[in-house]
Amino acid sequence: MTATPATPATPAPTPAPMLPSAPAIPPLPPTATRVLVLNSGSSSVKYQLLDMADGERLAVGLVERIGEETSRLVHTPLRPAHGEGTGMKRETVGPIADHEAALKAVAAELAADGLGLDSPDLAVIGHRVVHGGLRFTEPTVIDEDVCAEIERLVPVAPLHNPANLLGIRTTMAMRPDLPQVAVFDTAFHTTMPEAAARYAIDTEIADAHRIRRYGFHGTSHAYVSRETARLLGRDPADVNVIVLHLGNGASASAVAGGRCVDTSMGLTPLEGLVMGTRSGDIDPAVTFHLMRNADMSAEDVDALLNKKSGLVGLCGDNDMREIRRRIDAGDARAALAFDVYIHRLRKYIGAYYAVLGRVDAVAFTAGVGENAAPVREAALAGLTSLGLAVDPERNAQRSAGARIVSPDGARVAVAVVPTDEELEIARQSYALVRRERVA
Ligand SMILES: Nc1ncnc2c1ncn2[C@@H]1O[C@H](COP(=O)(O)OP(=O)(O)O)[C@@H](O)[C@H]1O
Ligand SMILES: CC(=O)OP(=O)(O)O
Ligand SMILES: [Mg+2]
Repeated sequence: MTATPATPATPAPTPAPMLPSAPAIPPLPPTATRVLVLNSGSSSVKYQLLDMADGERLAVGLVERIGEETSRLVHTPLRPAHGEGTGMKRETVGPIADHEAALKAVAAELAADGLGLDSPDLAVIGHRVVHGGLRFTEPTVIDEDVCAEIERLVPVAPLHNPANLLGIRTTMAMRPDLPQVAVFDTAFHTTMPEAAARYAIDTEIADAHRIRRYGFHGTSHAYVSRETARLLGRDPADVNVIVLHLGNGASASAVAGGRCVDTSMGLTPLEGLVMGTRSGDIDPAVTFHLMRNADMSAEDVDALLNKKSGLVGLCGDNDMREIRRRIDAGDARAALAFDVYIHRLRKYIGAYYAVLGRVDAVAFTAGVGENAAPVREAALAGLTSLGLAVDPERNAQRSAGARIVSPDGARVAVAVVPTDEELEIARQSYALVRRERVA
């Protein structure tokens, strides 16, 4: 499989010089205004097809449980070419072996709506890539060299980069002529000061192995911090925000005037908060202890900390809805898992309060942050001396869209701000191929 377009029948006069990581972007017809965004996770793909001429979504969907017998594809056309089935969810359950099969199934759903990948209206495919290391600090047009670097970073994002790469290779094979752009989770965090990014280990070893704190979920932290400022009616450059991205993976960030100054994930997406299946912060000596005393290999401990820890390790469930249901039924293990999760979250809120000095808003986002009122309430309970509180009624309301849940007149606004990594990736990818800057 190759990333370069097929050789034209008549050779072009003199090819423009190309940098390895910045291949020439072919001119786009003005009618090509659509962007397909793929957010490939370890066992899922979220996708959106958007028209950047009006910012509208044409179709959205999700493939989950990839690799299992009960994979599920849910596809919703919002503006199909033939006007049939608008807003009607289509659900298919059955085995989807890997990300290649998943993307082929997605392409077939889009084609059924007259929105196929062969459309000349498609300007670019934008991919979420979790780890970009030190090299990728901006959205980047993908070529073989970029793919090789994403592959090189697999050991530091083992759950994510392989899936991202398979997604990229699959759509490149489908549309080798179309620019494909990678938008990196790590990019927003490259503004972190050295004091926050450095681990306190031997500098030569750290530098030789590029060991430092990179941070992840950056597209979400960037989008949510900006949307929070907008919700407050203020310029992002004047606002300090603590963003709590609480999904299956979870991370906190301290954003000062639109720039990230600290974040909870590190070299890999394992550090920081308690997550669905990941431990977050842990004494590194736990690793050696298990290797020396519990007959576990490095791979065993890696799998333990990434896949069998966090909420699932503590109580057997990683879905916050199920944990709340069990707590309501009097389950002590679920209650302890919730308490450990909240305790860690509160520590980070306190830490980032100190890092920022002045906090204008705390923003909750992603699946848990947007939906779990008890998590927001418990995370901020008893912090009125810091100007932090939730209004119980506002917090309990279930409504879509960004909203304030703190009481009127609170010193620090507490906000629920739905993240939209796909929209942000679409904007950045489209801006790159149109050679515009994101507004
Ligand atoms: N109504 C809800 N109440 C509590 N938790 C929820 C609710 N809806 C979703 N979640 C949580 O959100 C998580 C998924 O969040 P999401 O941001 O989609 O994660 P990811 O992108 O990492 O897959 C689920 O594991 C579940 O715990
Ligand atoms: C980086 C990361 O943890 O991503 P996700 O939450 O999608 O697993
Ligand atoms: Mg996510």
